[in-house]
Amino acid sequence: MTVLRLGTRRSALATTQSSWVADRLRSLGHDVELVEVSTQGDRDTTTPLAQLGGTGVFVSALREALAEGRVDLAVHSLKDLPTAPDPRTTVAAVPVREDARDALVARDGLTLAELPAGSTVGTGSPRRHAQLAALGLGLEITGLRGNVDTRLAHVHDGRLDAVVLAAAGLRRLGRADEVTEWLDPLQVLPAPGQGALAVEIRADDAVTAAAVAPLDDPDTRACVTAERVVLADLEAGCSAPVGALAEVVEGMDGAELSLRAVVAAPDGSADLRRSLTGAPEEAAALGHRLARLLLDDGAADLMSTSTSTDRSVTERAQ
Ligand SMILES: NCc1[nH]cc(CCC(=O)O)c1CC(=O)O
Repeated sequence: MTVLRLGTRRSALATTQSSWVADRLRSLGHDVELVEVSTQGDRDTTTPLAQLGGTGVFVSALREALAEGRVDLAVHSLKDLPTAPDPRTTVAAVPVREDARDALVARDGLTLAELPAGSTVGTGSPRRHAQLAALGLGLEITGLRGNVDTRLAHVHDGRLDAVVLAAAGLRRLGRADEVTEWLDPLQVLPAPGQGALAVEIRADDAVTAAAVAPLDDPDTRACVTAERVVLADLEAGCSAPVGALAEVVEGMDGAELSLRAVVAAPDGSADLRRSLTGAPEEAAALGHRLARLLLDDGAADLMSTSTSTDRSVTERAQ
């Protein structure tokens, strides 16, 4: 029997996600071998991600390995996949989604509302930064990079009062017990695709396509399709202050797709939230309509508002 070579990054989260997919393929009767692929985003953990070219840096090395035939499949956090398709590859399966929300890990079991004004909250994500600032709680939001372990350590050793991370990553790594608040999407909307995985293969590889097809979850695929269309239409990358979440809900005439999105000024001084409901089969059309609504109401101007950090960098440079 042929062995499916699954390319994975070395981080704890990447290997956990890859092993989860490998185990599901094995339970379907396939032989799977994990092949480690190193990416620039893993080697350089100090440069801000935006400067490295966004979370796409995690993806490109895996795509090269696929295109060159060194591996047959790669498992990505879907939210890290650039919205522009790569003609050499295809997303052959989107498995059932983990918790899509963001989560707060704060000192002393505190929630957002309980953190005193001036508390330091670490996040490297402009989307989280903008939405946390927009809550108006007087939190001091500071940049932070590194793997999940490194980020949690900042709270446990007292360098920060709190950090915000993806609930999915914490659950997958068995660290959900450290969460002090699951952030309600009414307050903080997750990144488009957050909590979902993408199983990517070579576009012309029918054998691997057939092997991974049973892993696809149509509801999750509809949700992430709608969310990513919003992101793409706003011409925003993974580092933009854009959140989106779609959910399949039971409506009066069967399943409905409920989609909401937020666009925020990078400093959180203003934000714009809109939502729509439609048919799951028309996920992409729903995403286009919601993006149109946001753009008509000024989304492009909001996103390009300069931030206080931008200003302080310029001042220092002068
Ligand atoms: N940006 C890095 C990244 N990419 C995927 C996840 C978590 C898993 C997921 O969102 O599916 C994380 C960590 C985080 O945002 O806390």
